[in-house]
Amino acid sequence: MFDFDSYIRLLREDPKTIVLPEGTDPRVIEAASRLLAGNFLQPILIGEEDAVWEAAQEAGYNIRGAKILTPSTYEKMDEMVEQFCEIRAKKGMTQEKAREILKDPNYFGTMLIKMGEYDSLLGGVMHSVIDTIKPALEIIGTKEGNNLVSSCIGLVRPRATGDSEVIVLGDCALNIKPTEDELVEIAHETANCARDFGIDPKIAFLSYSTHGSGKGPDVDRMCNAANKFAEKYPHMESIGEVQFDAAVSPAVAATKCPGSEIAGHTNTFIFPDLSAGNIGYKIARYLGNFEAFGPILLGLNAPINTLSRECSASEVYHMSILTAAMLGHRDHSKDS
Ligand SMILES: CC(C)(COP(=O)(O)OP(=O)(O)OC[C@H]1O[C@@H](n2cnc3c(N)ncnc32)[C@H](O)[C@@H]1OP(=O)(O)O)[C@@H](O)C(=O)NCCC(=O)NCCS
Ligand SMILES: CC(=O)OP(=O)(O)O
Repeated sequence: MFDFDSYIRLLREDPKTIVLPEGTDPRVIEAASRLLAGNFLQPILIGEEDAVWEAAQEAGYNIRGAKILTPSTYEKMDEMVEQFCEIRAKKGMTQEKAREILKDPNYFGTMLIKMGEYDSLLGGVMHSVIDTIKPALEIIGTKEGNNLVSSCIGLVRPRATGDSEVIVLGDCALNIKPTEDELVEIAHETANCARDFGIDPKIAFLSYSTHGSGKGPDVDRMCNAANKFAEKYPHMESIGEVQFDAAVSPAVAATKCPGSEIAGHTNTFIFPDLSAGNIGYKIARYLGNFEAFGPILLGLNAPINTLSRECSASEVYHMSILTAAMLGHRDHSKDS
């Protein structure tokens, strides 16, 4: 089950750094203050130095010990501009344009990761997901063996028994209408992330149809994706296309897909498109009393994540740790 303390233990054994590009946001400051007090993950705050200290004072949090970086005074800016121009040469990047773009804390922060100055990055607190994701796509790109970057959300809530209920949902933030093959990749990556959350993934390819009960191109797309996935990963437990009720309720599953061992018991949900995924996770978060971790970027070649602008300081704190520990220390040999 989801064991947050294990991530903190990992970071104590092998300390990491995390870049927080929105250094003046009070939630980022609160999270940074907690990280500094814990002494296991060094936050790097981006912003004008005076503005960050002022924001910390206003928010009432002690961030002594935090490193603050400002694009306009960064000592390695010439080197950064050079590297950024090389990376974006195919798009005709000039030094002048690069200097302008790198004033943006998300581009600046992402380049710090690319240059190997720091280990991980978490954004999306003040900026939209697109603002955080675009620099990552343009500068970092897809990791070897993957065809696309996608995302998932981990949702966690306490159970009466004292442990946590964990479900993982993909893609809720990035790919607007994934193809069948993209859905297969999203499901595979989301399932690997579910393992990182400590659950044994049981994957449902969601639809408004269960095994042909409904018709339409979106039903066909989910059905074909589910079949392709099952063929490619026969050792992984999956079902689809399936409606959400049959995916999570054993009683409904008994009627809608009798004979399936995992229907009614799935915990890793693959949505047909971004509208469904984004709306779905927010319904769970706001009406289902879940804490949200993510969007966690999947298939990206560096530990960079984003949040929703309505995240809490606690989510910034927890996601900082997850980003640095879970992705930064991930044992990819467990991926299957
Ligand atoms: C993410 C998103 C902005 C990318 O849009 P896009 O129009 O493809 O962007 P661009 O064409 O400018 O692509 C930028 C780069 O990212 C790459 N890219 C885009 N999507 C990618 C993906 N899913 N995986 C890997 N690379 C991707 C492109 O190939 C391009 O690379 P290049 O510039 O080196 O050639 C777009 O998919 C989007 O708007 N998604 C919805 C995000 C959203 O609104 N979320 C809701 C709230 S969470
Ligand atoms: C993930 C997401 O929906 O982000 P935001 O709420 O910032 O749009």
